[in-house]
Amino acid sequence: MDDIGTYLTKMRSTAPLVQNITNYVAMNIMANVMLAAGASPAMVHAREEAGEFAAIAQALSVNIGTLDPEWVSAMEEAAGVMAAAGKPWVLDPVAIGATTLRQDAGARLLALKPTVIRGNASEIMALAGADAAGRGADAADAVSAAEAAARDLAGRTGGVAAVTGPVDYVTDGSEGWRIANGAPVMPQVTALGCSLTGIVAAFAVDQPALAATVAALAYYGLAGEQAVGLSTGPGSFQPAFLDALAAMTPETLTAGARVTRA
Ligand SMILES: Nc1ncnc2c1ncn2[C@@H]1O[C@H](COP(=O)(O)OP(=O)(O)O)[C@@H](O)[C@H]1O
Ligand SMILES: Cc1ncsc1CCOP(=O)(O)O
Ligand SMILES: [Mg+2]
Repeated sequence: MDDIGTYLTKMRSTAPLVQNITNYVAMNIMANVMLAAGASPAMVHAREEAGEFAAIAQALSVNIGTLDPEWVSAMEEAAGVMAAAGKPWVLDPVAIGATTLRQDAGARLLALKPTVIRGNASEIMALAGADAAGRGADAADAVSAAEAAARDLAGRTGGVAAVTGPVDYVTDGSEGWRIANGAPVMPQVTALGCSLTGIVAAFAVDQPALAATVAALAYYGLAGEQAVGLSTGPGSFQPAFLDALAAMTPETLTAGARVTRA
């Protein structure tokens, strides 16, 4: 992977307008994370306007965390607009193994071929149709157990699949990368995975999806590591993490990224 910091520079110089059809839990922290990073988030999910907004957005994230059948139509319409315009969109299959509504929505969205799919190990396995231990929003499977599912999903969509956890795994179906940045406290703060999905969407604007995803994950994980040193637990971690995302320089990211070929 070439100079990781350049992907952060490019994202900030673009300050991309990213539409997020996300869950109620994530909306506030996700917008703050994206603003701290240098992107321009907008949470727009009504069926009457989701497609219209997608026409002006530079990227889209779709998250099934607090799903409603009306929202699924909005998601499909917005994703269709992005795909037709050649703009990136990222799917976050929150708790997809839990219910039929989520599984059906996931299958419909998968058919629209997301540019990137980002989920934890249990979610990536369930979306691919593999038997996952975890059914809620938290992972109960190891990243290594989800690598084959990630390659399968990337192969089916022609896009990128990212499995996050202690060491993240990113693949386009043939090439694979591991990102060892991150902090164990991160899954103890709700919606940090959802927020990361928005960051991936922002990085994917005008940048190759595989490298942009790897860079976004390294950036996020490294900011998490830095925030640990400035906090004493999940509560104080959250504001320290926003500060670290904003303060990160491309040079620090390049030096601190722990990215290896899988
Ligand atoms: N045990 C861990 N150690 C270090 N980083 C982690 C750990 N678990 C998750 N992360 C990081 O937390 C972020 C959110 O990922 P994750 O918790 O897998 O998503 P989700 O919240 O969707 O389950 C990612 O940057 C990931 O690398
Ligand atoms: C707890 C919860 N319930 C429905 S959506 C959601 C947030 C999940 O966020 P993340 O996957 O980023 O931990
Ligand atoms: Mg999640």
